[in-house]
Amino acid sequence: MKKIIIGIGGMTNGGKSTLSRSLQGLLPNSCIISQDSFFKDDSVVPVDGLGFKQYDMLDALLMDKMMVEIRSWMQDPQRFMQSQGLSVMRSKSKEGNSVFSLIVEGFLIFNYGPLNTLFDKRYFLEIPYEMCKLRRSSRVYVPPDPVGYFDGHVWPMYLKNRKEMEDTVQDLVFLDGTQKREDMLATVYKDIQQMFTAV
Ligand SMILES: Nc1ncnc2c1ncn2[C@@H]1O[C@H](COP(=O)(O)OP(=O)(O)OP(=O)(O)O)[C@@H](O)[C@H]1O
Ligand SMILES: NC(=O)c1ccc[n+]([C@@H]2O[C@H](CO)[C@@H](O)[C@H]2O)c1
Repeated sequence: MKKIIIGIGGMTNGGKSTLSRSLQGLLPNSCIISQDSFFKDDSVVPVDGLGFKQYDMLDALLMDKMMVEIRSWMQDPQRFMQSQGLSVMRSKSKEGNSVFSLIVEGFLIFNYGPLNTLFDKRYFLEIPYEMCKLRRSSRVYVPPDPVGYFDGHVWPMYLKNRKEMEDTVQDLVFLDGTQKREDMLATVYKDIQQMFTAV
């Protein structure tokens, strides 16, 4: 059995969840683990000097818990998929191996060393500042963004986290998140299929 772990990182509202879901639809025996499911409870997320909750940093996430879930997939992808209610299909690579893929998506997946080392492929979705601010303004998080949150917390933290990532991570494939959904999916799918034929 071959196991492939694909990282779909990128800035907030870059289109990570959208791309991940479409990719899962195309890849047999694939499933998604989403970093957004591992935020700490609001009551323990600290506030900065401006009164903004510090959500856009690794400290706001239960990364140990996320790693437990990822290791559970690594140990037995088939059992993991069944536990998620996903049906397992018989799929074989050219050499006759069955292939299981895990898509890990999130805004800080490459900034966490123990997770970053696990990826076979690393994609990073980026969009311009104005588009990011616009897309974010129509999203409602729990808790919702307070007035001034994007410029006061989200964007400055993105710049900081991105620099840290670029200083430490190699082999990132940057994707232009302004592309049409279908075009981006086609590019990534083709790229991943090449990986499949290599296993
Ligand atoms: N290629 C695209 N072109 C236009 N709009 C897109 C594209 N991909 C995603 N969107 C839209 O952008 C918004 C954000 O997409 P999505 O939820 O996939 O981003 P995300 O990176 O997972 O966000 P976050 O992790 O910050 O919650 C959604 O409204 C989605 O429909
Ligand atoms: N609990 C959540 O999911 C949550 C709460 C508040 C803010 N966020 C935002 O999610 C984005 C990552 O997808 C970050 O930019 C957070 O600000 C998420």
